Amino acid sequence: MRGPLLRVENLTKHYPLGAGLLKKTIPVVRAVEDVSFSVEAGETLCIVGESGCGKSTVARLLMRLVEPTAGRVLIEGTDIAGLKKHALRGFRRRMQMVFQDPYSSLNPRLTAGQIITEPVENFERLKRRRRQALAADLLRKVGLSPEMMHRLPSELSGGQRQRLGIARALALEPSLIIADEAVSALDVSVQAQILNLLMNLQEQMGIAFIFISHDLRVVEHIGHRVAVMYLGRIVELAPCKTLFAKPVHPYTEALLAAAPVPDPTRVRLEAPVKGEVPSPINPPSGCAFHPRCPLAVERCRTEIPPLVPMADGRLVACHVRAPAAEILTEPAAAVTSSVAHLARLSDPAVSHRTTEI
Ligand SMILES: Nc1ncnc2c1ncn2[C@@H]1O[C@H](COP(=O)(O)OP(=O)(O)OP(=O)(O)O)[C@@H](O)[C@H]1O
Repeated sequence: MRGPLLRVENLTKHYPLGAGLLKKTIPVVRAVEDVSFSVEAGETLCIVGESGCGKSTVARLLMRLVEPTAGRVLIEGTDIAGLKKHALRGFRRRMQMVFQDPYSSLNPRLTAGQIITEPVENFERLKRRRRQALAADLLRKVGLSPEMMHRLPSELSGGQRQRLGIARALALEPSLIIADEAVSALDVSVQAQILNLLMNLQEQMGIAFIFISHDLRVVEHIGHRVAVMYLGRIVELAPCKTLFAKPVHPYTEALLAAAPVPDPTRVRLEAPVKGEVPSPINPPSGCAFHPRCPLAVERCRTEIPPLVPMADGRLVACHVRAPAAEILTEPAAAVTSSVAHLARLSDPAVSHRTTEI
């Protein structure tokens, strides 16, 4: 049997921060640390976490826009690091990317038709008639009129530009699309249209998505599974339904508690995890979340918790919660205490640290 479409093993990226001549050790930004996951054909894996937790770096590593410090990326079992230029091009066309800002990621001097057929023309020269037929077909697929092929990006709305970005990503018939904050810049109603478009395309074409977002409402709507990142590491990875029904990692709890919800009666925190993330240049020892975690025990300060499977199939990296299956059945007290603790941290009167690079 064939393995997963994509397998990521122990992926790590440290960005060196330059070096003075006399310095022996170069400080590094630990953007991504020991990240492993897989994506099956036709599924949507969402990656969530606060700004700076390493989501986009994971995307860039998958696309080989940056080289990993360590770890492997395997597509259908083949390690892309070992591929020569020609073979790599072939594998690359199977993974395409849709970016957050559809304006700056589209060449403003090219027409919509040229923009979406360009990826194919990087591989083969198209005759005019074929190019136009391809452009018309791709525009229809994303719900735009074929007449739009003659327009410039500046003549399109934000939502239309994002559809164009998706059409461009579809041109090479990829098996996987990485969407990095692909709807964040759009109005809520347009967001819903684009999300529905992606889900329809997935159903029709069997495309897998890695959907990167900080917006949990969007993730709940579109995802099959979700990986929660904190300071470069995955702290919880679970089917969406399981995670949203009952988060296990204290950080996931805090994220969910902070997310805006349509139900005004649900108690929620203002922004319990905002502005508090430690620096990835000098992250805390042990579990990086321990300085903010109400459940932290001595072991959390010294030992990095591995991602371990729980009884319900999710993976959690937490010394306190992950090994103790029985806690899963009675989480209420711990949930309340961690939420209350994070609420205190988010109070500006209490909060005393905002670390940025
Ligand atoms: N080229 C670079 N050189 C040095 N540090 C970098 C570089 N690119 C990213 N970083 C740092 O790596 C960490 C992870 O950044 P990344 O962009 O992957 O996070 P993110 O979760 O996608 O954030 P956002 O949601 O704001 O895009 C951050 O601390 C960031 O400042």
